[in-house]
Amino acid sequence: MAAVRVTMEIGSDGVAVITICNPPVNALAPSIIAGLKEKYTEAMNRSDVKAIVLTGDGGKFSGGFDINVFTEIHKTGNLSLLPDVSVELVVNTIEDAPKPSVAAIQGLALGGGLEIAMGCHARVSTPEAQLGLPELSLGVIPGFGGTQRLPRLVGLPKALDMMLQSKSIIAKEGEKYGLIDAIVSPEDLLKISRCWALDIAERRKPWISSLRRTDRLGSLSEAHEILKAARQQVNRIAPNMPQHKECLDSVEEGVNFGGYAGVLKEAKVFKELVLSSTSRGLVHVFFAQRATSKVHSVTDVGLRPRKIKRVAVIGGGLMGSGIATALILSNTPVILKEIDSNLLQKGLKMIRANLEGLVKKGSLTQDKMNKALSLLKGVLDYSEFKHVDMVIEAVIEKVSLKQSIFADLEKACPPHCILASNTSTIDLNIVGEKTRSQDRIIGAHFFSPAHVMPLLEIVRTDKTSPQVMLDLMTIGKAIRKVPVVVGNCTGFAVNRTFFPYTQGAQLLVHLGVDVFRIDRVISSFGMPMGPFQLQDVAGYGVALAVKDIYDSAFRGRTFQSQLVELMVKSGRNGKNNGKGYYIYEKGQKPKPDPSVQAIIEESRRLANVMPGGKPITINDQEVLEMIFFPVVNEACRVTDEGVVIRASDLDISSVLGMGFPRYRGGIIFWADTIGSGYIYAKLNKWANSYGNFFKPSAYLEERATKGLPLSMVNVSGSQQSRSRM
Ligand SMILES: C[C@H](O)CC(=O)SCCNC(=O)CCNC(=O)[C@H](O)C(C)(C)COP(=O)(O)OP(=O)(O)OC[C@H]1O[C@@H](n2cnc3c(N)ncnc32)[C@H](O)[C@@H]1OP(=O)(O)O
Repeated sequence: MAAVRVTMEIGSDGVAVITICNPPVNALAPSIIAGLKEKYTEAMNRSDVKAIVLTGDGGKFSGGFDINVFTEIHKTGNLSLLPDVSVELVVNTIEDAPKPSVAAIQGLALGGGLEIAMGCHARVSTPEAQLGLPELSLGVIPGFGGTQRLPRLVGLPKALDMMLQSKSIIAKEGEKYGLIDAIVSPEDLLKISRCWALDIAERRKPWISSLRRTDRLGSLSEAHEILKAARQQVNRIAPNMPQHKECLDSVEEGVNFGGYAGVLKEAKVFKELVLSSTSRGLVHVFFAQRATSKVHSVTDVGLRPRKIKRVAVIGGGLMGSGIATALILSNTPVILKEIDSNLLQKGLKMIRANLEGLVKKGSLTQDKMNKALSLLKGVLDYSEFKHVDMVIEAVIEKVSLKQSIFADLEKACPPHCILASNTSTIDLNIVGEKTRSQDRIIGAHFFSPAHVMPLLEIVRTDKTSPQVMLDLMTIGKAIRKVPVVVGNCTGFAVNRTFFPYTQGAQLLVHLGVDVFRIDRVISSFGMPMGPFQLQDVAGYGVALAVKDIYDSAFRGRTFQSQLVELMVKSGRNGKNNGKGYYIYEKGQKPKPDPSVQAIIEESRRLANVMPGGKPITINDQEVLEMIFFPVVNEACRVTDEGVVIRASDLDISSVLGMGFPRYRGGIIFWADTIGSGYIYAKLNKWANSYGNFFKPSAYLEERATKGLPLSMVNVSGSQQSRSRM
């Protein structure tokens, strides 16, 4: 592995090429920043150096400041770990130096990487390089001058769009907006950058300091108008996060008082935000997502993923068509099998509609849609299954049907073919019971809509082979999902952890709390919608289908009521027929339906769980806790039983599968910010008043008694010995 270092080579042309080397993404670790300062000082002192080219090793400029430093600060609170880069390195050492610098960009220049490049006097790039300031997605703002230089190079509207949405652009677009001065081939990158640097030094090209530019900012009143509109957008898209507003404040400081004043404000705010709870949560999620790629005995035993050239999807319903859409969108040929031509046509139509939806939204071109559709073929029998490398079964949740399909698949597919099921509830050992192919049977649990939702739960049984797991993880990544490997149990990791979410909300209603108040509290916590609206959107069929399954799997800790049955009986089917807890009318926001109250009263009467027959009185904080602490409790069981490899897998799964607010770091991370002792005490109290639904798990009790965080799984080795991973 290449050493972490900054190198400098001085050519006979008088150009010093300074190269950042810190694989895999040339992150700006403190030692790299020190190295840059050292090499720059040397270059300035040497009389044989006229100009500098700054570049990155291994085909990448830089992925930005080293995010591990944020984690270290989150652990220690020690802000002195942040080196002074903004003024000392970018302004004083690079931008205001007596010799000019050109950034030679390849691969990517993100965050601090792009900020250093913007401090150079010109930027030459290869065509596909990715450029962006994604700092807000880590809970901070750009801290090396990005809030000042980007607007001065690309104009305020484009800069705000890139920063507020953490959106990167490719170099070609960067050139159009003025961020990149020239696009060249990778072979010519250094040669042309060297000439450019000399041209600046010898005044054949302009010597531009981006921080001093004002020509792209427009008039003061125009800038204020743009910022005002951006503030309104921020209130909508990020009401619970501070960094978006702070980013605008720093930009505004520079607009009002000049780039240097903006840089000073930015550096101050950046430091404050590094310590915010939002940054702690978002940085945790960043690493949690990357940790899912590491599965002991699968990704560390020298296996290589096999090529999956063709996939068969069985079932063209909502899930099957979504899965097929995701596959063809990522250039994997698919055969879609249905039982008759009517259903097949429906499935194919749904896939086309999925793609058309993306074209309409502007996220897919018509050409790419046509290309994707050319990779799709509908079939009615298994004759072509001898040429597939993987099958994903996505039929209704009926054990006997799945068993017979898997028995057929064993005969129809080649022996290496992966046999995956998209079941969300059925034990995979039972699905494969009638085959002798248990080593290649695996769960591929997608979330609806499958071509949009980013999570893929990969469910392994005791017999699934590591090769099959690795192959599914690889194809999962290829179709732009985050694959999380989990163990086999009812509901797997995500649905199991979150079954008390819906049931807790229902229990609260039956204890006398208002449905719409619950939804309001949960949405303002940051969930995309409340549990009752979610039920409306998902349709009541799902709730009815899983009711008994959960009741028997989680005996003694479920809450059952007649509410959904009564809703259906009254002609409601949620968003599907426009009538649920809310009224759904085309083009309008869902409106709470007051007439649902009579149904709720009837269900309350039947359940009869209010203590003394009277509604309980609780504040909003308690509403939130009574819904989420039972979820945390189940997350503890899931962790303890080894259904997930590490607690952070539940964090990323809760964020990507359930819409748990990313900036709260995921379900276990959030629980640890509250403390196991507090959660345990609350659940215990409610268990005494309202029954076993709230009873704390042994894992939670142990952590609370020992005063330990829930994320620390193998305190006594218990996790490892029980783990099926
Ligand atoms: C002051 C400044 O303004 C503050 C900043 O610069 S904050 C940092 C801003 N930069 C970013 O947010 C970029 C974050 N990184 C990414 O988005 C992606 O990693 C990427 C697009 C660079 C590469 O993606 P991809 O090729 O899929 O590889 P990915 O698996 O994500 O990363 C490879 C490894 O690099 C690490 N890495 C990526 N960016 C890193 C960074 N900025 N710091 C430290 N490590 C980083 C990842 O953790 C991962 O490590 P692992 O192999 O041990 O798990």
